[in-house]
Amino acid sequence: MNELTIAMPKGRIFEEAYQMLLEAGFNLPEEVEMSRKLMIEIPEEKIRFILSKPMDVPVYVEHGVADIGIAGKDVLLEQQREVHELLDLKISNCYIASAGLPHTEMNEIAPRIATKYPNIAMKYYKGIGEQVEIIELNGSIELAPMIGLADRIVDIVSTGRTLKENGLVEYELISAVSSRLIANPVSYRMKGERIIDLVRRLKKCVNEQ
Ligand SMILES: Nc1ncnc2c1ncn2[C@@H]1O[C@H](COP(=O)(O)OP(=O)(O)OP(=O)(O)O)[C@@H](O)[C@H]1O
Ligand SMILES: O=P(O)(O)OC[C@H]1O[C@H](OP(=O)(O)OP(=O)(O)O)[C@H](O)[C@@H]1O
Repeated sequence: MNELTIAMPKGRIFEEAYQMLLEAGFNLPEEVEMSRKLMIEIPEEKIRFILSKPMDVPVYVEHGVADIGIAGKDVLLEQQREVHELLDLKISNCYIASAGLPHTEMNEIAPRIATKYPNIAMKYYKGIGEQVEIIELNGSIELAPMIGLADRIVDIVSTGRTLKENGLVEYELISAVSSRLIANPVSYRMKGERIIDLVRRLKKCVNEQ
């Protein structure tokens, strides 16, 4: 049996993704003690997990240092990497939307859009014929309209609480987001049997509603 290296995102997605692997019948420890360890070997299953920032999962998979990985659709849309998207796991569901202060028009000349997703935002506004200036931020995006840095933000919405608590309203829905199983194209060919088995087992655990 080939060894499989799986890039797992630390943070929000990890817990749900790991539970899915347990449910799919992989012989893994019931609880992963969250230490500072970034690589976890499971010799019984010939699986090795590498734990990375969510945005870096497709990088490891594209470079082939991980055979497969779990990444949010937001990250995949933003980065457009050479990876195969194998399965929608339908976990960590949320969406990307534009938002801003209520009852405000966008500045007519070069409206400013603050976001962690410059490519998604640029593509969206280009698609609706708006020429915008993108201001790239790494977090606390909702601050931008409040303090006059931007007309709109493009960001993840899950419960809507962050928008509400910062007095912002949603304008346009840009894309639904869930986590996806991705594979390196060469690994997919070389370790096809193992990867297809994993997909088949995970597919049974996807919550369809
Ligand atoms: N409310 C949410 N906010 C952000 N991401 C969410 C949310 N709900 C689900 N997700 C998914 O989780 C992923 C981000 O996970 P997480 O929040 O742990 O990382 P992060 O905070 O963006 O990254 P970093 O650790 O680099 O700051 C996103 O790519 C998205 O697919
Ligand atoms: O709709 P909600 O349930 O409120 O979730 C959405 C918020 O969660 C994320 O932020 P995160 O917690 O990752 O913080 P940061 O991006 O500001 O660092 C996202 O960027 C939104 O701000």
